[in-house]
Amino acid sequence: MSLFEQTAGKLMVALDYPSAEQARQLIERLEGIPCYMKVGMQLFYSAGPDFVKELKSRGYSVFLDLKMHDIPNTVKGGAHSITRLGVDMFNVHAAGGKKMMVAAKEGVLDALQEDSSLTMPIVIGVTQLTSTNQETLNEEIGIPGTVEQAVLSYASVTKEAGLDGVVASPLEVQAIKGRCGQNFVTVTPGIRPAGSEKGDQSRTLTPEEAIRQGTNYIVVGRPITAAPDPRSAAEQIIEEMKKAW
Ligand SMILES: O=c1ccn([C@@H]2O[C@H](COP(=O)(O)O)[C@@H](O)[C@H]2O)c(=O)[nH]1
Repeated sequence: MSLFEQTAGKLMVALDYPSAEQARQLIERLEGIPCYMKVGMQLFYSAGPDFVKELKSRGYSVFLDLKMHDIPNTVKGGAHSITRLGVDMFNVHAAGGKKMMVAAKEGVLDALQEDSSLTMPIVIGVTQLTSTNQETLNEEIGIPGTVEQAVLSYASVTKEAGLDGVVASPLEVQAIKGRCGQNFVTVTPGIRPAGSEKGDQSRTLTPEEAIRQGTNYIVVGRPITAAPDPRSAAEQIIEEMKKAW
């Protein structure tokens, strides 16, 4: 089975909480729902590696979303430590460039060589954050061109560096797959079920629309975590995803 087939159309729940205890409460409510757990900065900086290990021991697939962006040697060390946690996926900022991303992969390979019980994580590059739009890119940051062009440049350098895929909005999935191939993994936040609050997200699609674009993973945070009944919100999202399969 190809990487695309193994990963197509999966749900990742963003555990954006200030403490392990609050994250555990959501996890209990989602018991049995097929999803990855995404640990981002807020939870990792408070609950640390132990919480990641706890998720793994409970049998969850884990995406550690720390978006590393530093000099190659530092990122290599970070990737080495992250791989030792046994996560299934982690990311770096594609804006750090090819050498930095190659170094991340080296850190992974070193860890695997030291401990053969570890499995190879999927390593992806963050392109243009889904909270940003055309105005942010051109007027605030001063980068010319369209958001899609920027995303495709980041995706291309990520692929050249030998990583497995990218984080982007679901709006760019088809262009990314067209440029980098079907097997190049897309992880897409910026998911908003019809009628839900966009909040700080700019480039959004519904779960069904995102799956129709051919994305591998959708990332959903507040539409589940801030819902009055998170379990029912997650179930509805999965039902919506199924319509597109
Ligand atoms: O471009 C990006 C990269 C990462 N994220 C992360 O995804 C979730 C989205 O949460 P929502 O509550 O559904 O908006 C969050 O953890 C972000 O850090 C992203 O949104 N965009």
